[in-house]
Amino acid sequence: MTTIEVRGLTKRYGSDLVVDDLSFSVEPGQVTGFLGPNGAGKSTTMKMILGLAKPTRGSVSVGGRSYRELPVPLTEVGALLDASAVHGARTAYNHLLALAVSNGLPRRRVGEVLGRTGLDGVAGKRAGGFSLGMRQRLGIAATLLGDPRILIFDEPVNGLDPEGIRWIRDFMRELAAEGRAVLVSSHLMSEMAQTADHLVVIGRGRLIADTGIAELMHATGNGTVLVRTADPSSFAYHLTAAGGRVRDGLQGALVVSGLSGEEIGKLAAYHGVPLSELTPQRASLEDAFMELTKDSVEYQGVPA
Ligand SMILES: Nc1ncnc2c1ncn2[C@@H]1O[C@H](COP(=O)(O)OP(=O)(O)OP(=O)(O)O)[C@@H](O)[C@H]1O
Repeated sequence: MTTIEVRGLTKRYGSDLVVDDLSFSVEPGQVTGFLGPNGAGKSTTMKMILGLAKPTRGSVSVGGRSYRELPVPLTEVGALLDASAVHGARTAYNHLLALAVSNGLPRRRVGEVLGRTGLDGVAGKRAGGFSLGMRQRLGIAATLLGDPRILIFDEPVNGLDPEGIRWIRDFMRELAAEGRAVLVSSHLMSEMAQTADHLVVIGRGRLIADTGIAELMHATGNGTVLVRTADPSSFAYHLTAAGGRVRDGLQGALVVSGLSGEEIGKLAAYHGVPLSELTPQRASLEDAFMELTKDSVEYQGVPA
């Protein structure tokens, strides 16, 4: 099934190249995390997918066509870019009803999406008085009005409390489990690690990685081994002689790369060195993300 196809997408604002020859696809039945540091070009890419910004070059198709060619876009793709964009004076019900009617969608969908997002109890309340979490739910309810196969959310958990974050995370997973394609942006790898199946990582408008979460862990996770012993400096000598690279860790630990835990254990036994700890480290996804994007963050801290 065709979902979102981004091909050679490029956007310039004046002399700024904001999106640079970006290509990726979003598959059905999974959550695709669209990840990059602030200013990487995520929102601009999403706007181009939705026909809200014109590409300088390249193309995007949604459900096999460009967004502007979709007869009833809301039935193909639902998008939440900015949850504050609700008419505060309207009730939640009337906000959704206005959207449904203006898009030619049946009125019954309003009750259905209110139920789905747990807003039935506040349907008659003015959206202006809603908390951020409820506004997000209302925004998500609106994306579901046309029962679309494709959903796009721009930083949906920004500013939410842990319960709100949890609800959105579970909801995205549910939508994907129903076979929908879910594209969700974030600048937080830790968030994506718990939500996404697949990651598209960009930095300075360019594609840095297009990978499954599991593959990314595998590619970047098997790095170092943490070793503790009573006499670290002499064991460091043996480790280096055996081809390992050693750096000092916290509290006298050695951080070893280039040798497996098993090799280090054998080396310790051979030299009669008692070890109090031997722990293979898995780099966290956050580390992997920092590593991937370190050349592309806009403002880097300068070491003192
Ligand atoms: N309409 C515009 N005119 C000029 N520059 C723009 C415009 N929209 C975005 N930009 C610039 O494009 C770059 C990418 O912005 P964009 O909002 O797409 O990034 P982002 O990855 O979504 O970041 P954030 O997480 O901070 O929203 C930024 O440097 C931004 O200032």
